[in-house]
Amino acid sequence: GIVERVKDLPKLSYDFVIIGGGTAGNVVASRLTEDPSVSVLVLEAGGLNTGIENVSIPLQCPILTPNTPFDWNYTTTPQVGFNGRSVIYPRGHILGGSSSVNFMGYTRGPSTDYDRYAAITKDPGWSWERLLPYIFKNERWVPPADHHNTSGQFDPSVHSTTGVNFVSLPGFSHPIDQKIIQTTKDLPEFPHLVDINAGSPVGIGFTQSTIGNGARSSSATSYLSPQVIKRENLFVLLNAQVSRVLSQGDVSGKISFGVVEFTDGVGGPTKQVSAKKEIVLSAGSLATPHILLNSGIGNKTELEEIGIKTVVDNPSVGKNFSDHTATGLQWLVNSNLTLEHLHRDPAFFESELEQWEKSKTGIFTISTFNNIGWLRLPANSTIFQSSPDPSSGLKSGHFELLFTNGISRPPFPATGNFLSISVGLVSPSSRGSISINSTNPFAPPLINPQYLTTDFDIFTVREGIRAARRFVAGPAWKDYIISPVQNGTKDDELDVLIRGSAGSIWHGCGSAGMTATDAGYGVVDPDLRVKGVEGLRIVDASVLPIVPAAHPQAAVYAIAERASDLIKQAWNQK
Ligand SMILES: Cc1cc2nc3c(=O)[nH]c(=O)nc-3n(C[C@H](O)[C@H](O)[C@H](O)COP(=O)(O)OP(=O)(O)OC[C@H]3O[C@@H](n4cnc5c(N)ncnc54)[C@H](O)[C@@H]3O)c2cc1C
Repeated sequence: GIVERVKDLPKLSYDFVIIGGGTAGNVVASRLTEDPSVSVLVLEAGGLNTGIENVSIPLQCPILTPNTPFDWNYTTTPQVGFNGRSVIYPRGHILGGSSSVNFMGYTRGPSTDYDRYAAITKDPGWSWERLLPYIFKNERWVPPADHHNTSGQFDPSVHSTTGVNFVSLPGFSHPIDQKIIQTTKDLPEFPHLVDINAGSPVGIGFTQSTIGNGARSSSATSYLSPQVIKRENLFVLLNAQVSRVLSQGDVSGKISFGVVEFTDGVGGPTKQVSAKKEIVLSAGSLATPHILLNSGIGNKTELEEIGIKTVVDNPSVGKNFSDHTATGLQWLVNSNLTLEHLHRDPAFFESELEQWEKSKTGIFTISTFNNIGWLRLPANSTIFQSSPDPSSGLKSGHFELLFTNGISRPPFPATGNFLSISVGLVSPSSRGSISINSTNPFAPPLINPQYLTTDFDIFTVREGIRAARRFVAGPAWKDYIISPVQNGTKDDELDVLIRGSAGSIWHGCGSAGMTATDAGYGVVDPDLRVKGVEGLRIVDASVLPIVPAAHPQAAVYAIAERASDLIKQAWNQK
């Protein structure tokens, strides 16, 4: 069951205590409680995901964050690569975590990204081939909301119809969709991808999203379905913000963790629960290292400077954070059928909303991008004379183009209709960190992704912008594009645009990275156990040692499925 106060819990000791009812945490909670003899408590800082219509309506995703109760409302530290600007860093503060507020793109990324995880951990279990069964355990492929003929828009052989999270093609088409696909036929530089999730995503194709029956499918709607949540061995405590994990001394020479400290209600007094078997940290790539540092697990010198007693000296905690930036480009277009229309005409908005409420069809059933693609820099690019290629190989993009039929996030301009292409940097070489500067565990962490601090990263964004401009110069856009909003073509002009306007797309990973058992760095071993301690495992985006060259929720779901099996095996459970 789901409860809001500690007094409503039946007990204060469980086999497993999961910190964070987010994307990964709910997978683990659902899988572990398949065995009725195992008890699980999930501690989630946010509130319920149900009863909030905009959480369910796909096209309303841009207004769920920032500055809402469903968001942790973080900002980064001033970013040198962004001319000293701090930028917003949304994270879901709600059951389902970021899967309840994200933009629902379902992109597995290149197979070679997973093969690289297998190499880093020396565990073939993390390879693409060995993870595919877990990807399939997660995915439930369903028809799009409009039930259009989808043949040629995906490859059924790489999908599963028996998993848990709905995945579908866009259930409403925009006039630009056909222009985009036509351009992949007209311009050989931009190959057509029949299926973006076949493991080799270089090219442009139709977006696949965690949407089913016209509504958002999150880890809360899927893995915590009413059938799961009524299990007598599963409890979810909402409004419970974890401050620290506490050790109870040594077990066979290792420090053992089995107690979790958290608030009883928002801002309430701290209480403790214990885990008889394991604590599973699934608080995400910002909060997981934050909780570890608060608990004295981190770089000894840095913890001492703040005045936190070191329990475990692990200098890798919070380091190695890798993330994606995006630079938005717009063009003024010769059309009324863009998203601007929806935001300027309240009657149209209301009638579409009513249609969604009645039949779960229409424009509200889709996210903000029906087409997406990844591209590589040419192999003879000058940057490779001085910088190694940070991507996992020829199947991986260096940058992403994400197409929106208008402007999707407020503020909306008063006049004009637009085409937007967001240029994402998906194989960055910059690395940043998550750290703390306070002994108050409820103070926010310092988020310093160090965006665009390498020559490779700024070079690649410039080339991504040039590629986007070549794309809309294709014949399909003649008579459609009126003029670009951003001008400037020289490197220094593009740098002013990029450093002055780029933001994050909030895909951060690696802040508690997995490495080989004998690696000498890294936070968790290949079974996701925190190195050098007993009783503590991490299952969330923070263990992915390098951000995938794709939007990461598909990878997070897959690793959480495998992690659940690793935990079951470790404890001989069904
Ligand atoms: C606005 C936005 C749009 C995005 N769009 C996409 C997209 O289209 N496609 C895609 O693939 N990815 C997208 N992402 C990224 C993706 O959603 C995340 O990478 C992924 O969901 C992370 O999963 P996680 O389990 O690591 O963390 P989360 O899902 O964030 O879960 C962490 C959970 O822990 C809880 N928590 C944190 N701290 C504490 C604490 N101290 N005590 C108790 N509970 C705590 C949080 O409230 C949350 O519920 C987006 C992210 C955002 C924010």
